[in-house]
Amino acid sequence: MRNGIEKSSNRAVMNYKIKNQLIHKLKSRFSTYGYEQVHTPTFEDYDMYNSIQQTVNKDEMIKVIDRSGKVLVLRPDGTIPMTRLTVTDREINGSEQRLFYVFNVYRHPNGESTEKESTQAGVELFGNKKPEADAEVIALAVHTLKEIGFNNFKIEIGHAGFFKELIEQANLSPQDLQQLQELIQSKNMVEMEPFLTKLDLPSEIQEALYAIPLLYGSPSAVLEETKSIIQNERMQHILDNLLAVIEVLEDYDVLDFITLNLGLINNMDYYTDVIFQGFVENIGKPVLMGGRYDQLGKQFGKDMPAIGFAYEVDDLLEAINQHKLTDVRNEPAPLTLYYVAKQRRKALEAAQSLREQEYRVITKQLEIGTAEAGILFLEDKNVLIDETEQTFETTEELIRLVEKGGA
Ligand SMILES: N[C@@H](Cc1c[nH]c[nH+]1)C(=O)O
Repeated sequence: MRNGIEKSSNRAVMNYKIKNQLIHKLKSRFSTYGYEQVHTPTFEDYDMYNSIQQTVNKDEMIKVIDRSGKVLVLRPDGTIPMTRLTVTDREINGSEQRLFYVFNVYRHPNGESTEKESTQAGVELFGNKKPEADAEVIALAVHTLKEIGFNNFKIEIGHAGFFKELIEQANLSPQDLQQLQELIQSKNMVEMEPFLTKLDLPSEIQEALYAIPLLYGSPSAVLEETKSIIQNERMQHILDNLLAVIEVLEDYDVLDFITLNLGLINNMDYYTDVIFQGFVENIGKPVLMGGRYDQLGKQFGKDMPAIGFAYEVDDLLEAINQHKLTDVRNEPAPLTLYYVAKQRRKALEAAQSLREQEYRVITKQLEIGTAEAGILFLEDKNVLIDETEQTFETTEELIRLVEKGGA
C-alpha cells in the first residue's frame, strides 16, 4: 500500500479494464490499415430488416415497440447497417471505403449461449472486389490475433458459393439441406454416407458432397484435391478465386495461419464468395467471422462489392483468459487525500492541482483509524505518509514529494 492506495480493483473493474485494453488494441490496429471508426444506431427499423433478403433470422431479432406502435429492433448485426450507411451517406458514397466499428449487437441466443448482447469489433472494406481486398482483411485478422499474443490459431477460409453451387444441382428440401449442413459442419462422415445414399442423387453430386468435409487442410493440398470434384465453370471460377486470394496471402506471409475448409458454413445469408472464421487453440467456437457479401449493397440501392469481418469481443476475451494472455497495465492506484474538517478547503485545492496534473485523487474526511497511509491535512501540519512520513507546506512541495515517491 503506497500513499493510501486501497486495493480497489474488484472483478468487474478488472474485467472492464481488460476489455477496454483489448478494444483499444484492436482499434489501433484497424486504424493502421486505414480503417476509420463509425457508429450506427442501436434502435433500428424492423421493417428495414424485414424488407431485405439475406437478412438476420427473424426469430433471432429482439424487437421493441415505440410509443407510436412502430416496431423497432435492437441492432441484430453490424454488417447490414454498415452497408446501408455506406450506400446512403453521400459524403462517403462512391469510392473505396474502409470503416470499422465497436458496438453491441443483440440477438436471441441459439445454441449454448444465453447472452442476448455481445460486443463486436469489426471492419468492412467497401467498393473493392479484388482478391487483394479479401487478403487484406484476412491478413488484418491474423495481425491482430498475433498481436494479442496467440501463437496457435487458424483462420479457416471457405467459400459461400461452393456449397451453394453443388446443392443447387441436388435440389434438396429445406429439412434435408439443414441436416446436410449440420453433417458437413460437424464432419460427421459416419452419418453422412447413409444420409446421402437415401437422397438418391446423381453419383457425381453425391461423391462431391461426400468429399466436402474432407476438403480441409493446407491451402495447396486442398486446392489440388478440389480440382477432382469440379462440376462446372462456376465452380472452377470459385476455385480460381480462392487460389488468387491464397497467392496474395502468401505475399502477406501469413499462410502458416491459414487452413482451407470448403465445408465452412457461416451463419449469415448475405455471404456470396470467400468466407472465413478465426479459431484459437482449445476454444470451441470462432472468435471472429467474416466474408464477402457483394449483393447486400444492391438491397439498399447500390451495387457495391464488400468484404469484412467482426470479432466477437466477449469470446475473444474468454480465449485471452484461457490462454493467460491478459496483460493489464497496472496504472498507479489513486492517491488518497485525507483532511480534518478545518483543512478541507486546502485539501480540495491540493486535490484539484494534482488532478490538473493527471493524478487520480480520492478525497476523504479523516476519521480516527482510517488513514494508515496517504496524504493527510491535519490541524497543525500536512504530512505524506508512505513507508516514511514527510511533512509539506504547499501543493508544489506535495507534488514534488509525490513525484519522488513514484506514488
Ligand atoms: N456481421 C457478421 C460478421 C461480418 C462482418 N463483416 C462481414 N461479416 C457477423 O455478425 O457474423
